[in-house]
Amino acid sequence: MTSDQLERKNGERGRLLAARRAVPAAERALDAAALAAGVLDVVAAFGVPAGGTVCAYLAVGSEPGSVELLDVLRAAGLRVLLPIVVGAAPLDWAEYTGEHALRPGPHGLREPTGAPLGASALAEAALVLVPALAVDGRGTRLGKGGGHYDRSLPLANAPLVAVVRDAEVVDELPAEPHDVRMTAVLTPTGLRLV
Ligand SMILES: Nc1nc2c(c(=O)[nH]1)N(C=O)[C@@H](CNc1ccc(C(=O)N[C@@H](CCC(=O)O)C(=O)O)cc1)CN2
Ligand SMILES: Nc1ncnc2c1ncn2[C@@H]1O[C@H](COP(=O)(O)OP(=O)(O)OP(=O)(O)O)[C@@H](O)[C@H]1O
Repeated sequence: MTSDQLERKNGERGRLLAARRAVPAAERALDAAALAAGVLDVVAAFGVPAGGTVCAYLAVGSEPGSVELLDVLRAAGLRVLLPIVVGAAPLDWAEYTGEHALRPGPHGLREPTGAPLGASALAEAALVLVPALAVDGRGTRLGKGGGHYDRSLPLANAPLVAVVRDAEVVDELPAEPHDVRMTAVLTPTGLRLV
């Protein structure tokens, strides 16, 4: 990618992060509740089987999402896996068994304390919920810039659903050859295919 494109991507990231940080706490809480309420629609829409595996993420900082969303999935009998950062290698995964079984990870993240299952555990998922700063109408995703999901998602065999605020579904994002396209987007107002 040219330095112009990189500058554009980083500019977009900065704007999106600043907008997220400006969202008042009350609105953030409403968004989190709406996402937790909507996540089982996503499970149903993509036919995740009973007891199936969902790879999800634990929201950090101003990200949309919550522990409650993970607990809704678990209460529905699904197996929930969370990512573990392993440097520049594809993400590792471990089961989420409740908020009590989390420990601090890099970047302010909390990671599951259970046994690491290996990067290939992503291939067992019937649904993947992907953190993003924004998604465009073609399914191009803009992440935090570590390339963690771009390196990991080629191992998945499931619908990839980015979770963002409504204002973060945008017209067009810069796309690169390594970018893996999303199947759909979950926002506080519901699920849409892209
Ligand atoms: N929830 C979540 N988990 C994820 C990702 C993500 O984007 N979101 N990642 C996607 O690839 C990987 C980790 N990458 C990350 C990169 C940067 C930051 C980050 O900017 N953290 C803030 C602290 C947030 C806070 O405490 O307010 C920071 O370091 O300033 C987080 C995760 C794997 N797990
Ligand atoms: N499949 C890959 N293999 C090796 N390097 C990669 C791969 N995908 C992305 N990268 C590298 O990772 C860096 C960040 O990529 P990108 O800007 O697409 O991250 P992102 O999708 O925003 O981040 P994340 O996935 O962590 O949320 C880039 O330097 C890119 O070259």
